[in-house]
Order: sequence, then structure tokens, then C-alpha cells
Amino acid sequence: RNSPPYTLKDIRGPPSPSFWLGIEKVFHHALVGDLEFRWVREYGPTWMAKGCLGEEVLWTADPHALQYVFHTSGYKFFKGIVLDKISHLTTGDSMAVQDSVDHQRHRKIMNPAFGAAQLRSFLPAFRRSAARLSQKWKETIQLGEKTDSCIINVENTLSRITLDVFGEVAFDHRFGVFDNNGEHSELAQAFNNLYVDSSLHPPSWDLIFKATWRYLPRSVLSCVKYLPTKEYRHSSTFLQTAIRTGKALISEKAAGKRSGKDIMSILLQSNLSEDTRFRLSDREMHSQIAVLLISGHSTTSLSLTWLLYELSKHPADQRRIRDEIKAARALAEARGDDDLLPSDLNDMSFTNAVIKEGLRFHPIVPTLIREAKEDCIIPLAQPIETKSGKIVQEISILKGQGIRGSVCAYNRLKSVWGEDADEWNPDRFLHSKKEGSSLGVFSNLMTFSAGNRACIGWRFAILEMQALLVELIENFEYRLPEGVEITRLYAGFMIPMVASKIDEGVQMPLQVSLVN
Ligand code: HEM
Repeated sequence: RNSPPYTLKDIRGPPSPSFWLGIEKVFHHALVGDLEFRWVREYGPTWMAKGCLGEEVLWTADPHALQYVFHTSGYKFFKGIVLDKISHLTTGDSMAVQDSVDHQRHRKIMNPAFGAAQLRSFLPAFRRSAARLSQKWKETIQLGEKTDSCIINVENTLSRITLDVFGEVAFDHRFGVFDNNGEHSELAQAFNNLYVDSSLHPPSWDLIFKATWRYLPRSVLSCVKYLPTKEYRHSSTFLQTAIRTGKALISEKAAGKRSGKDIMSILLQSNLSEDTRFRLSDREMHSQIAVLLISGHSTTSLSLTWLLYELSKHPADQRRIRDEIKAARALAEARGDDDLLPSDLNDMSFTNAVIKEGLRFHPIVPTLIREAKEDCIIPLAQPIETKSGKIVQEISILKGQGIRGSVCAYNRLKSVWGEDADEWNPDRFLHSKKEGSSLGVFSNLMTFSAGNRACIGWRFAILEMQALLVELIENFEYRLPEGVEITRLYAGFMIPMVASKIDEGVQMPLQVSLVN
């Protein structure tokens, strides 16, 4: 080592506006990414910022630091008491709150349901739901004043169709949310505004309250769910609904009413291990349904929503995708196939480059939170200057210190993506020399995280995005409506809202026209 290990105290970063709130309040009110992009410009890809009660937190977008924290260090970092507790409130004893050996046990049972071959069998269901969505938009347009175009809140319909298709492929169950706007679905109601209620613009008292959790005994923390605020009430209601739904689905399967190749059936099958130590308990199994519901549909629908937003600003890219679809369809027809196969979707190089650029530009999980379980040294790819002017290439972290992995800032690092990293340019993925990924599970992006806790559903998400995007670009053109300003806010996920209509909740109104 050519320099002594520097601790968090030595690392430069933005000044803290207050001891009580640190940068937390400002962070939760800023447009997603704006502060982190600015801090990277000012301090380099690694900096220190104080959280509530003066807590020193290391923020990093540095590829080596991210690789170490999320991948090579194994289970040396966990999500921290606050995130664990919040995840527990909404997903019970799911894999999202497990650590070390238990987490490995959960992943082992879940993995078979997310293999590439298994996922390919979901494509017809994705394509059917894409066709339903497209039919619905056509009807909406034809009923409108102009008959060839109208403004559609694409976020709302995408979120409902992805929940329905998730019910089908994950549980062999029809939630029926898409057709009736979710009015008769207890589950859809439980989802309604879940993220906004729980995480948008948290009040100061709550940020400070959460910062005290690390000092509270577990018995006190277990009472948090009874707090009469929107966040805690809504999270508990969601969990109860999801667990009730899970129990009903599992008993239907046990009674032989449903069977098949859906995710739940494979999970139940893979939980039949002879050795009970490797099985999931009933409670863990029900909780898995909650985590799958939370992570399995709004993630994809929000990512697609942001992608359509970006395409609305880049009509030439829409045309290029449409040309590619035409060529792929011609090949499929020549083969005698009615629809595109997974291999056709994978061969559409520009369309896939657009999906990658969308995931790079708008990662819906913009920041990942971790806490060190033991002292360790974090390596840096890009050296930084300390407060005393030393240039350092590693930082010493103590047990209990917090880390924020800045996915949005890493995804725009010039050293990784080139000088035009802040611009939308799908072609970068066509011309990049390096194939495969060196960080994360997909295309060198951190969007699905990395290592043993990386997104288990990333292949699922890509296939579903391909299937929906092809339908939605083949049939429609998108533009931003006049005078509408979309804003990116943090509510657990990066959500879109209309700047002047925050009180209307999550939405992405786009001008959608029929393709001539
Ligand atoms: C574009 C869509 C998606 C994105 C951007 C995304 C992103 C992520 C990220 C960043 C994590 C890591 C969170 C952390 O470590 O704090 C994660 C975990 C997870 N994701 Fe996804 N996800 C997507 C789609 C999906 C889908 C479709 C499923 C299920 C079908 C899914 C299931 C999960 C699960 C179960 C975990 C927890 C894994 C664990 O703790 O081991 N995700 N996802």
C-alpha cells in the first residue's frame, strides 16, 4: 500500500446544512441524481456526506469501490438497520431482509425460477399482454377528439398490465387489474400510492427518528409498524394483503387447482428438499410473494415509462426501432413463425441498445444503501484528494459506517461511458468494444446492482421490456405534450411526476399517436 488508509473524516464532500438532518432533507427533495452528479464534478466519484445526527457516510460511484462493496467482499456489508426494517415492514421475512447463510438459502430456492430457459417460456404471455395494452391504447385514441392521437398516462397503464402479467407468469393467477383499473382488486388498492405514501418527501422528524433506530433495542423497533403515520400504516396493510394473497395462492396449488411452470410452482418444487435446513418456512414462502410483487412489476413498468419518456424526446430513435422490428418480422414470417422468438428480440441490436441506454440513463433504484459489518479497506479506481491535499487510492471504513452506492452517478461516469456520458446516446452500446459486463450483472451497468444481492429478476425484466417495447413502438409514436414538465423524484424508486401537479401522484402523460 503506498498511502496510509484514510478514514471518512479525511474525505472531502458537501458541507452539512444541519447536525440533525445532515444532507438527508435536501437529498430527498432534490431531483433524483442532480446532487450526486454535482458532487462527482466537485469531489470526484467518491466523497463523504453527513447524514442525520452527524453520521459520516461514504458515497461512491467509483467502479472498484462498487465492485468491492457489492460483489467481492461477499457479505461484509448489509443493508443497515433502517433499510432492513423498512423491507421487513413491506416484505416480511423475504429474501430481501436475509443475510449471509439465510440469504444464500433463499437464493438457492429462488434461482431455478429465474433461469434463462424458464424465462423464455414466459414470452408468449408477455407478448399477449403487450397486445392487450396496445389494443386498449388504440381504443382510447379512437374514442378521443382527434382519433389519431391523445394524451395517455403511460405509467398508469404500464403498471397495471405488468401487474396482471406478473400474476399470470409468477402465480398462474389473474389479478384482473388492467381491465377494471384495479377497482375490484384488493392487491391493486394496496399498491396504490404505496411508494409515494412511504418514501416521497419524508418529514424531518421521521428522518431523525429513523437515524435513532441503530440505538434502539429490537423489541422497540418491532413496534414501529403500529405507528399511526401513512408510511407505516400503508406498508403494514400492503404486507398483510400480500401475505393473504400468497397464502391463498399456495393453498390453491396444494389443492391441485393450479399447477404449471409459473414462478410459484417452481419455488414450491424447489422447496421440497429432503433436508429441512435448506427449506423455506411457510412464513418465508408467503413473504417471498410480497417481495416478488413489490419488485416484479413496478420496476419494469417504471423503467419502461422512463424509456418511453426518453424516446418521446428522440423521434429518430423510435423510427430506427420501428425499422428493426419490420426487418425482424420479415425474417420471422419467412421462417413461418407468427410472432417474434426470444432470439429475434435478442438479435435486434439497436432496440437492445436503447433498452440498455434507458437503464443507464434512468436507473429506477438510483442509490443503494449498505453498512459495514466489519472494518475494511475500500479500493478506488479513481484516486481522490483528501481534505489535507493527499491523493489516495483506498479508504478505511469502520464497522457500523454507512455507504451509499450511487448507481445514477456511476451510470454517468465519464471515465466509464465517455465524454458524452450525460447525453442520451444508445449507439454507445453498439460501438462499445468490451462485450459482457465487468461491473453488475448486465452490460456494465449498476442498475440491477451486483454480487450476491444483485437483482434476481434482471433477465425477466429485460425480456418483458423487449416484448412490450416492440409492441409499443411498432404501433405508436410518442411525443412530450406541450407545456408538461416531468420531474424525477425519489420514493423508494425513481418516480415520474408532473412538476406542477405533484399532488396528482405518479404519472407520465405522453402524446401517443397511431403509427401510420
Ligand atoms: C428494470 C427492472 C428492475 C430493476 C432496475 C431492478 C433493480 C434491482 C436492484 C437494484 C436490486 C438490489 C437492491 C439492493 O440490493 O438493495 C434488486 C433486487 C431484487 N430484485 Fe430487481 N429489478 C428489476 C426487476 C425485477 C423483477 C422483474 C423481479 C422479479 C421478477 C425482481 C426481483 C428482485 C428481487 C427478489 C430482489 C432482491 C434480491 C436479493 O435480495 O437477493 N427485480 N432489483
